[in-house]
Amino acid sequence: MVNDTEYIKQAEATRVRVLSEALPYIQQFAGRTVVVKYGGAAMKDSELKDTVIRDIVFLSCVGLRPIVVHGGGPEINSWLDKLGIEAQFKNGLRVTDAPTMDVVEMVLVGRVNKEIVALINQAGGKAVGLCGKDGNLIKARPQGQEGIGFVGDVSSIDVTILNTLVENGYIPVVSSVAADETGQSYNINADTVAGEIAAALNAEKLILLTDTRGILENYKDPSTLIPKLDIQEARDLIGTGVVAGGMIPKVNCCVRSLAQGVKAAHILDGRIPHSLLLEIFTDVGIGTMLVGSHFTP
Ligand SMILES: Nc1ncnc2c1ncn2[C@@H]1O[C@H](COP(=O)(O)OP(=O)(O)O)[C@@H](O)[C@H]1O
Ligand SMILES: CC(=O)N[C@@H](CCC(=O)OP(=O)(O)O)C(=O)O
Repeated sequence: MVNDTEYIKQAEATRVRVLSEALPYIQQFAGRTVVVKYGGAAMKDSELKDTVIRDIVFLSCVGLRPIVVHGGGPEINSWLDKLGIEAQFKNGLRVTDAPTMDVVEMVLVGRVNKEIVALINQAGGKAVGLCGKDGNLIKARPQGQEGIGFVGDVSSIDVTILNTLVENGYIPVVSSVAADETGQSYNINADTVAGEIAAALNAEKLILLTDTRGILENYKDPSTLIPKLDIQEARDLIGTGVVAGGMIPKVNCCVRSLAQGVKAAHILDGRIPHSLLLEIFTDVGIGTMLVGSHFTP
């Protein structure tokens, strides 16, 4: 049986250890940009949503510069369903005809974006919602697959509006809709947008929150998490088929951003409460970290 003094000592030791462990990371990352892609399962559960939002506000409060890029695939599906429009996908991308494009834009830019903005503001942050059209942030071009409609790729990025906001203490929240030169709207995969923004800002980190632990040797077995790998190892995992399905575009987008100078890309389980803080501010980490060959620990 532990006496009271011992108990208090132990409890303090644990709390202080966690805080104290965070200090070198806070110092290392102060002033640095972290692009967080938020979507999928972590967005469906409202309690989890609150912890993700609090973590983002935490990052901002301790001096990092978070930029949020959000998805919302499941919410688009549910509105398409209500409107009697069938959701269709080709190689993981939503087939986007004109009526679907309208719904994607209304749901992502109107509903999901503003909800995240409001939640961040309620949690004490200062968020501003944008899509690719605002401040000419993203110019889109057709992705080019036959029969996929208004699915876009990032043609160019102008980060002026993001820098203006971040320098004034705002947290930009970006939805993945952008226009081409003619003003035509395009639906871009949110992971792709996050990767391109991270690269354009030369970010410290690109963090993709998803619904799996990270990259797994065997995707059915969570105990096979690969904690760290470099660009070549990541490419090999795609080549050998270990990385498959929806994980392929995620890994490709991490690899592309690393090749363009982002220091580290992380694939994390958004279902684990506070996975963002655990990955950034503790020695152990919690998901998969991908690094470029230039990385020195
Ligand atoms: N090696 C792997 N490690 C982890 N997940 C993998 C792997 N290979 C394929 N996957 C699949 O990729 C999925 C994640 O992609 P996706 O469902 O598109 O995520 P999101 O909806 O968050 O964008 C996982 O749920 C898993 O089924
Ligand atoms: C072209 C394309 O597929 N766009 C995605 C954009 C949203 C997204 O990426 O949402 P998640 O991250 O939640 O999947 C879509 O329409 O679903």
